[in-house]
Amino acid sequence: MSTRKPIIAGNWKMFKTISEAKQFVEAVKGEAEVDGVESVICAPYTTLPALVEAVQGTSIAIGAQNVHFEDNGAYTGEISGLMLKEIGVKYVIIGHSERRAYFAETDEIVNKKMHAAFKHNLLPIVCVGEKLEERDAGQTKDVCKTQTVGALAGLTAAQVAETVIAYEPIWAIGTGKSSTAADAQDVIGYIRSIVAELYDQTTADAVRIQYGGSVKPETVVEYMGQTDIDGALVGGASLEPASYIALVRGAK
Ligand SMILES: O=C[C@H](O)COP(=O)(O)O
Repeated sequence: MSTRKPIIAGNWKMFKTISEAKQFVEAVKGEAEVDGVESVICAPYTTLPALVEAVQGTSIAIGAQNVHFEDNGAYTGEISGLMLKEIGVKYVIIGHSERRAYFAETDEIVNKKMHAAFKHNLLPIVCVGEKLEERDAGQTKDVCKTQTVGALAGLTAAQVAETVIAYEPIWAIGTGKSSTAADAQDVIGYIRSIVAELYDQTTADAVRIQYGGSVKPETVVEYMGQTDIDGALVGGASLEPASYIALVRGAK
C-alpha cells in the first residue's frame, strides 16, 4: 500500500490581489486542513509574503508558480529561488503548460529550474502533459516521457523522491473537459514506470504524481481512488474557498 501523502495544490494563476488572498486564507483556515492530506496554495508573487504570514499556525503550505534558474542577474521581471526562499514559500510550480506555451519554456529550461528549486530547498511541482493533437496522434505517453526525462535530468534519487509531478493534459486545462480517471491513471502509472526506469522502484514509489485539468470537488474523489494518482493540481476550482475546502476534503 502506498505511503504517499495526497497533495491538493491550488494554482491561482494570475488571480487575486493581496487583500483577496488574505480573505481566502481566513475563509479556509481550519477547513482546508485535513489530517493526512497536504494542502498547498500556489499564488501570484505579489501575494506570497502576506500568504506565508497568513498561514502561520496552519498546515497549509504556500507555493510560487514559477522561478528563474539563476539566483540573480539582468533578467528583468524575473524572481529567483533565492528570493522565494527568503519569503518562506515551500513549493514552486515549474513548467506549467501555460509557461511552456506563452513564455517559451523548453524541457531544458524546466530542468534548470528544477535544479534551482532544489538548490534553495524549494519543492518543485513539475508539470507534464500532451496537447490535443498529440493525444489524437497517439503520442500522449511519448510526450510525457520526454518531458519527464527532461525535467528530472541530473537530479538525485533523493530529490526525485521529493518531487511532485503534475500530469496535466493541455486540452483539459480550463476547458471543463477532463481526462477520465482511468485514462489519467493509465498515463500517471506510465510516468511512475519511467521514474522507476530512470532511478529505481523505491524512488518511483515515493514520487507523488497529481492529475490536473478541470478537476472539481465532484470529481476529485474518483481520481484519488486510482492507484497511482496522489492528488490534484487545480486551477479554476481552487479560487473559491468553499470549492477549495471541498477539494482538500475530497482527497482524504
Ligand atoms: O494548474 C492547474 C491547471 O492548469 C488546471 O487548471 P483548471 O483546473 O482550471 O483546468
